[in-house]
Amino acid sequence: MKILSAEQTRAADQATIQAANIRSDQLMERAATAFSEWLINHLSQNAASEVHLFCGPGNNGGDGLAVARQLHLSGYAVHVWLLPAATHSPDFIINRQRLPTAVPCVELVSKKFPTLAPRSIIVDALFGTGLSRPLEGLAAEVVQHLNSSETAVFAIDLPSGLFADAPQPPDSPVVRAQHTVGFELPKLAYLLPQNAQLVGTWEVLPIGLNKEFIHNAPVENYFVDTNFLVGRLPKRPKFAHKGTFGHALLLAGSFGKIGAAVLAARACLHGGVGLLTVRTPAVGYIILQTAVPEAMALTDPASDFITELPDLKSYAAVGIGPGLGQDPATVEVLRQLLQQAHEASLPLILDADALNLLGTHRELLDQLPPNTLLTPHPKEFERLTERAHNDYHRLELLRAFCRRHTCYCVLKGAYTALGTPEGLLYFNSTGNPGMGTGGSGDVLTGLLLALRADQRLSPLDAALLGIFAHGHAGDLAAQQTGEAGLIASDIVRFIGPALAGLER
Ligand SMILES: NC(=O)C1=CN([C@@H]2O[C@H](COP(=O)(O)OP(=O)(O)OC[C@H]3O[C@@H](n4cnc5c(N)ncnc54)[C@H](O)[C@@H]3O)[C@@H](O)[C@H]2O)[C@@H](O)CC1
Ligand SMILES: Nc1ncnc2c1ncn2[C@@H]1O[C@H](COP(=O)(O)OP(=O)(O)O)[C@@H](O)[C@H]1O
Ligand SMILES: [K+]
Repeated sequence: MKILSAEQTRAADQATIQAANIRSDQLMERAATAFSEWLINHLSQNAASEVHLFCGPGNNGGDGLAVARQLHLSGYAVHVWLLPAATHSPDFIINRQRLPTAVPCVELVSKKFPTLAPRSIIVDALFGTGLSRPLEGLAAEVVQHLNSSETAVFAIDLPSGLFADAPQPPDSPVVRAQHTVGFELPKLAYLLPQNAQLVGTWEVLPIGLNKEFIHNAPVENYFVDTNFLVGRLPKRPKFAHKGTFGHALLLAGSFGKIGAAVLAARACLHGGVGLLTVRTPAVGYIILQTAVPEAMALTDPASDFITELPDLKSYAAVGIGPGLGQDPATVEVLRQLLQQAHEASLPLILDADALNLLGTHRELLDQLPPNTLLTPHPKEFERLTERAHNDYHRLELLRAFCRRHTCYCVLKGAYTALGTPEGLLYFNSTGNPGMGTGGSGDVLTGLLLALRADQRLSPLDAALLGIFAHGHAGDLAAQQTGEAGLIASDIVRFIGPALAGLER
């Protein structure tokens, strides 16, 4: 799915009104109906005594008024509270007139805000994508009042006060919603950790926005769900053999961290690689051969760290980093790897300590072969770039980093963001907090290595499929183990089922 800017969202509404030959209040009715049905469905599990709708002067408030009417007609006890304003949008006015007189509708007055009965709920329809500046005055007071009440808040489109795609000045008033329900496409604001307490859980409901407009809209950000990826993973041909899927080389592990190599190796095998060779220090030999008999061991002469780069000529892709350590000899291995991979156009994946080494030897960043895939978590990314002021700034650093180094970079987190050499960002939709456990990242590296070794996939598709399948495998695992009980090996067990769901 594309992620539109606030401006593009307005244009999409206009394009829909024209193409479908409907009035704007009819589109608003669709949005309100979608929201009301969602809310009624949600409330049937948690009975509410009263629904209080707080409506602003624009179309977000218009949505709120239409929802108030629909809920009233469905038998709910509804109260409407209006934010006073000099002017109102035309569709607000239409829906104000359509509100049945039986629905109490009162203008908010400073310091005389309603106290809400227990078990009532709030619908926040003060402001949506039309917010032009941080809230102040009465609107800010109302937001503070809503946030200080114990009542659950359901936001229409956006928690009021939050911009759709830009950061707030620190401490500006924003509604803290338990749930945010948007229309058609997700907003960038939904995806950032700094907004998690404001947006709550979120979902988007289809309202039939014009497909052609969305298809043609130039965007920098995408949200990757199953539909986005289905068909991108080719099935294994009948007469395929292990050579068809590539021979991968993994350089991983150091004394005390051979487990990282084991996890990445297992993930690579479950990811469908044809052949896997693993370079560990000598201390890893027995461990690896015992734990992962499917992989070939090519041990380093040194006991505790990798000190020599093996001959690269038989490999389709190379991954380096999990549990690698940062021995000075390993830096030289990384330096040679970058150089030789560049000359041979060999796909590379860099993770963990390989990234930390890049951070301490920044000159190596300019040696990255084009299309190299890096997989930092935010701390590792900071070591490669600079400290970000906020989550939006971090995304801009990610875009700039990928452009500058012509690389793909996976910024890991709840909505992992993949940056591309063109400066596009793809946000992943799968995964769960159970995956915040040691070794999850090693599993991702192994899986990505398998997909990069498969010559049938583009670098972009390999990365998108790997990130998505990794999160999906974590979700499938969590269904069995629960989130707290999930360990990295559980993710590995479900890589197969996760990939099978994506096959063409
Ligand atoms: N036909 C459409 O355009 C549709 C719009 N939809 C709804 O419309 C919303 C967008 O509506 P609008 O563009 O009218 O915008 P909003 O309703 O979000 O807000 C715009 C109004 O708020 C005022 N305003 C903006 N920032 C302010 C601030 N800081 N303090 C005080 N007043 C401020 C503006 O002057 C304007 O009156 C969406 O979020 C969505 O809820 C949906 O109904 C779908 C269809
Ligand atoms: N809350 C979460 N929701 C979804 N995925 C998560 C969450 N927390 C962690 N993950 C995923 O787990 C992996 C953790 O990687 P990383 O931090 O490198 O762990 P490690 O270094 O222990 O292997 C990443 O792919 C990340 O996206
Ligand atoms: K809102």
